[in-house]
Amino acid sequence: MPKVLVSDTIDQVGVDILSQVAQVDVNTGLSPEELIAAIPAYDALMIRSSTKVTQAVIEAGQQLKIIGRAGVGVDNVDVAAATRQGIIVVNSPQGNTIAAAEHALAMMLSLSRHVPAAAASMQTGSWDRNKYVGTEVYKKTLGVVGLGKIGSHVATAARAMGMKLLAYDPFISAERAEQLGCRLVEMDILFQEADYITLHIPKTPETQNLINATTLAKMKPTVRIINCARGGIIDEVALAEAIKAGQIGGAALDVFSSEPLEADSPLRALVGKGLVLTPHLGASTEEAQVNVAVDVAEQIRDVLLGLPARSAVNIPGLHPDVMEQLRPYLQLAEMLGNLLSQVTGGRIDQLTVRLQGELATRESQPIVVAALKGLLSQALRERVNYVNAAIEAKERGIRVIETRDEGIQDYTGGSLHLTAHGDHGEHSVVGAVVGQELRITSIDGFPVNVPPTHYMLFTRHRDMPGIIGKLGSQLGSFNVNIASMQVGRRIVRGDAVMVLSIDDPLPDGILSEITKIPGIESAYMVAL
Ligand SMILES: NC(=O)c1ccc[n+]([C@@H]2O[C@H](COP(=O)([O-])OP(=O)(O)OC[C@H]3O[C@@H](n4cnc5c(N)ncnc54)[C@H](O)[C@@H]3O)[C@@H](O)[C@H]2O)c1
Ligand SMILES: O=C(O)[C@H](O)COP(=O)(O)O
Repeated sequence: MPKVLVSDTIDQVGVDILSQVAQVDVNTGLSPEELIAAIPAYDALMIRSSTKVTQAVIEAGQQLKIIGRAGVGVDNVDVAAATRQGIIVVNSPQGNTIAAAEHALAMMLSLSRHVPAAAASMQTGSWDRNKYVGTEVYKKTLGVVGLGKIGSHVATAARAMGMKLLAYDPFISAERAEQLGCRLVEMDILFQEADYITLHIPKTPETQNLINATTLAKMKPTVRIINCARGGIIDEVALAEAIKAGQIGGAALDVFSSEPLEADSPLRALVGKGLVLTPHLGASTEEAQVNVAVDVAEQIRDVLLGLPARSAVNIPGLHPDVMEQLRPYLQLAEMLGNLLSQVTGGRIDQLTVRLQGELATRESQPIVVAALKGLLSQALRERVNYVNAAIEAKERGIRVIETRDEGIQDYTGGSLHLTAHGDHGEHSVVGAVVGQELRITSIDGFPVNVPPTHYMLFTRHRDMPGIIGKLGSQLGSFNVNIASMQVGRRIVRGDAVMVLSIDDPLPDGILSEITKIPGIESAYMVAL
């Protein structure tokens, strides 16, 4: 039974789903060293934002097939290292959208009406109605930085409260912004005109310290900034200075550049003095935690059962129905890639993938990846998979060319033509799916029609009388049993290929004996 480690607190419903197919160990609060020591035993890891899945953790996780992030942000996972190692990383892109958006709105209103400080003052017996006079958000301008899922929901709710909306997001259209009632503007305009600024962007090299001393200086002296996105998007030192100096109206932070926030962080001293802080609670609603736990546990379960994941961040997502239709063609592409690498032999520097007939109308990327997986499987064995095949090919300098030809109508459903160029020249294979069965339909331009089998013997020879008999006797003398045999030729008594399915691997020394048969130029075994 596979084993899953759950190293952050998730809803029990997620554990129950995982338990259908795996042994589940919930072990939260592990130190980095403890995680590295534990991870080799596990096939899957399920986390939230607390566990840091570093390169060292990934390298130690030699059995890992999938890392599931029960939430949105995967910045605590070294996704590049996971991809290199062929580990799928999945998340829950929408499970906590509403929770995070509502938290941002709660933070904005808390800031405006001093709710946290006023509530805390009640605990100390005071009744100070003058100290906590607030401001209304009605008719104020809200600048939304990042108009994705959370930003859009915040914009919709803020509009309903009568706010005017500006948005900055270089990746969305003005039409989409307009639909949400937002005026799409340049970032500097947003900084200059907004009364409230709310951040809903990922942390990337471009967004790191986006709010800093320079950008703070462009803002209104009354501006209030809300960050429920990611720590590190705001330069915390510059923010604290600006609040202390009265340069801005205040800020509300749910996320920090280092989490948990240090007990002696200078930010804590400003709580109640223009700063509202919460301990990364954006996704912490009962509803969101059920959503993300179900979403991610189901994906881990599916991957452990050999099924595709719906929200993988490091492989192209495909709708399950599309995946089901493509499945035989993925198997075909992988088989042909594997066959081609053995037909070609040696180093390959270029693979051309041609989708023919009806196949040319299908989604091509998974087919190309499957062909690469097959092509590299001789060299990398089980180390290559759908996640890392494209990267491994690139790192080996294999150029991939993809072409389509709808005009070739050779098989119902279409056919796949792979050509490799390498140290030993150019070779090609073609295949199709006939009924539900895979067929090899051409080798180096010679037409054949054979189902792939585990062990196959291929020859290049002159088409002439007696050659098949001699080869059969030779194999018989080495006790090799032939299951089927087929000759492919373009012209009578010209060059030809022979394809034999054999029951066992060829014994040592037999290939050199076969090539001594007059008319046989070359012979090689293929294991599929
Ligand atoms: N506090 C929490 O608990 C919590 C909960 C959920 C999500 N989050 C965080 O909220 C953020 C947004 O999540 P989402 O689900 O809305 O993501 P999303 O992908 O739907 O939206 C992000 C938006 O940011 C835009 N963007 C990217 N780079 C940008 C840039 N340099 N400038 C401006 N816009 C840019 C994108 O175009 C996109 O529209 C993420 O960082 C996520 O990790 C935090
Ligand atoms: O990116 C996210 O989904 C949020 O930051 C939530 O993080 P959490 O799962 O640790 O609450």
